[in-house]
Amino acid sequence: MGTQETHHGTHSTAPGSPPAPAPLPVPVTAAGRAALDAIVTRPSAALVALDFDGTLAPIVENPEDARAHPGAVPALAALAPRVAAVAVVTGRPAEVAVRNGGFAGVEGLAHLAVLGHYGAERWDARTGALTAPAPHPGVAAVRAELPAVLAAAGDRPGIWIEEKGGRAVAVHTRRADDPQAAFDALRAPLTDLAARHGLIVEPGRMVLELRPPGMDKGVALLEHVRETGAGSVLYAGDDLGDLPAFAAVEKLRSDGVPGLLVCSGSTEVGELAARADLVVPGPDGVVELLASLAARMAD
Ligand SMILES: O=P(O)(O)OC[C@H]1O[C@H](O[C@H]2O[C@H](CO)[C@@H](O)[C@H](O)[C@H]2O)[C@H](O)[C@@H](O)[C@@H]1O
Repeated sequence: MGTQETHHGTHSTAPGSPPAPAPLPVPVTAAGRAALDAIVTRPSAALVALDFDGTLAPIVENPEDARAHPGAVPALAALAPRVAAVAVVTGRPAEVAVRNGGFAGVEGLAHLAVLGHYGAERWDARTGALTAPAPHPGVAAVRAELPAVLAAAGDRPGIWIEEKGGRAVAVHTRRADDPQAAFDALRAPLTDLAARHGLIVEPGRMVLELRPPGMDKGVALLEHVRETGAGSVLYAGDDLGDLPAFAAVEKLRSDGVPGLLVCSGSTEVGELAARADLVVPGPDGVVELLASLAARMAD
């Protein structure tokens, strides 16, 4: 295949000209190398699907401050017209990802789909329409009981509750004195609270989200592959919530559909890196990969 090993970073050209895109990296697995080859040789069949936080947007202390990497939208807009479909698959409400990502009204992204709340919601760039299920009644019940449960668990300073449009609620520990200890202490009581109201706990990077069952990023990705008729897939993620999407790509591969698993490298989620074909250095590396793909497809 025509890919080249690369060291991520600046790629010099003649003085005054824009930096050349980095050469494509080489996946560490044979399945990954075959998938990358399929994607670059037949881009019109490829679905490129990416997680938002930690993949397209750098991790920050306050989730409300998370924004797409400055190179993410330009790279996606360069890539999208060359492939079958581009999707953002996120635990965020779709409209939050669209706003914080700056995905609306972008030339080149007319066919972007944002699959929010782990695929329960969907926003289409072409129409601007948002589809969402009715809120699960357990979310309001959990929200009402949450202060008492947090108090019983010790009310640690720095714990922050993210309201997710009435469709889920997330308890963040990143700003606690000891984020991992706070996460560990809250996991059992929040799992119990969720279960009493028909919800599940979705653990993530210093966050425990209480949300309705029945949907995950793997189900969402497989539905999108079916809908778009994609013949190859690239999926990039950084967190535990991306594991079902990784499993979906592995399933597609066993059915003969080439799939490339990309981990937006983090020290917090080693399991994802261990299962990936390619680990890139966070959103910087994801953006570099997207830009390199777009450049290669333009050749
Ligand atoms: O599926 P994703 O797009 O990756 O969303 C997963 C969760 O991401 C957000 O939390 C994470 O990012 C925050 C901002 O960088 C960070 O402060 C937090 O520690 C991370 O867990 C978001 O706040 C959650 O609602 C998403 O479910």
